[in-house]
Amino acid sequence: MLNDHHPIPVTILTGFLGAGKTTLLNHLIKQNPEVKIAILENEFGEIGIDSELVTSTSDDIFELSNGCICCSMNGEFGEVLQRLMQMDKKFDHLVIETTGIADPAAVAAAFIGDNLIQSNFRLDSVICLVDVQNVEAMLKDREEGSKQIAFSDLIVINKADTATEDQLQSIVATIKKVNPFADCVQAEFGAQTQYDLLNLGSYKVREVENRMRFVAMNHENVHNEIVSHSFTFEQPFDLLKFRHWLNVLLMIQGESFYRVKGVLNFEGMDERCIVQSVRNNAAITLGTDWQDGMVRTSKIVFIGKKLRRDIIEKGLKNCLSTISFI
Ligand SMILES: Nc1nc2c(ncn2[C@@H]2O[C@H](COP(=O)(O)OP(=O)(O)OP(=O)(O)O)[C@@H](O)[C@H]2O)c(=O)[nH]1
Repeated sequence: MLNDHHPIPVTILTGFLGAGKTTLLNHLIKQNPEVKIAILENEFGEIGIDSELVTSTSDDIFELSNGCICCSMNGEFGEVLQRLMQMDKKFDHLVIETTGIADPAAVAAAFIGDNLIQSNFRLDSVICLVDVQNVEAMLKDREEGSKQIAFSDLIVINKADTATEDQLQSIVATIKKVNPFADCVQAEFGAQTQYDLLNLGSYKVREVENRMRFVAMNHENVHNEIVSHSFTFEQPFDLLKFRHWLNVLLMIQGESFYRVKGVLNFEGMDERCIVQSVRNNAAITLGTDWQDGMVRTSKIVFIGKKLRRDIIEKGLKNCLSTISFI
């Protein structure tokens, strides 16, 4: 077995064709010689070549050659993870490089929804690389590319050497419209010094709580068809009503909701509750305690395609607690 006690952290590396994913991966390997990294490469097409481009001294590279990871979620991908779990060889981190046209949410969903996988692996973050030269055009024309940005936790703006400072700033502003949660960092050939890419902890409760502090609230951002809506409420929510509403919403319209994140105050609970969704799955986990005397403001953000603010707002209001104390 892999590791008896601690689930192996997983980083999903996504980004459109040619953005520099393999280049960044090579940089990561060089930068972290002490970390034994297993790499799952996904090739679109019959002949895998990316694994030959990754300069690793070990043979910890596994390749999925049968099309796109997100199209084979229940097949080959699950089997490869099973094989990894059963291997004697120990490794410290799993990096999954998806094809340029994969939907990272589908890959992430395997780590959120499957109990067996969760006992062996912990999703650390989804990192998206963009190429400064074509990110704006890609956001206009390519839904897959827009989805990758909308879903990711960190956007690495690669090939910064080929852009001016003004161009870089305008790209950051555009990306923030598509995904207000994500941090952005500039990189050259995958190199940057601001973040420890293997330890972003983006799915940890504390990290979500922290990030929500910096997201502009009660806002609507629109970029082409991708919309993000954020809301705050002072009145507590009813846990049962909210869970039911969100589950039904995601079941019916999960394809349009790329990501939901929130820190909510539920009636009768001392802790903040962290809400995260990946595709049709929504998870509600306990966060830190609300401090005595502080205003318990709930914050929640929805990112997706053509999402209607009025409908979401109405749904949320219906989930507010009706208990009132005299
Ligand atoms: N100028 C410049 N070129 C870069 C940079 N990063 C990567 N490249 C080049 O961009 C090309 C594509 O890089 P890859 O790392 O293969 O990109 P990828 O995302 O893995 O590509 P696919 O596997 O086709 O999706 C290569 O020729 C790299 O040398 C950079 O920061 N600046």
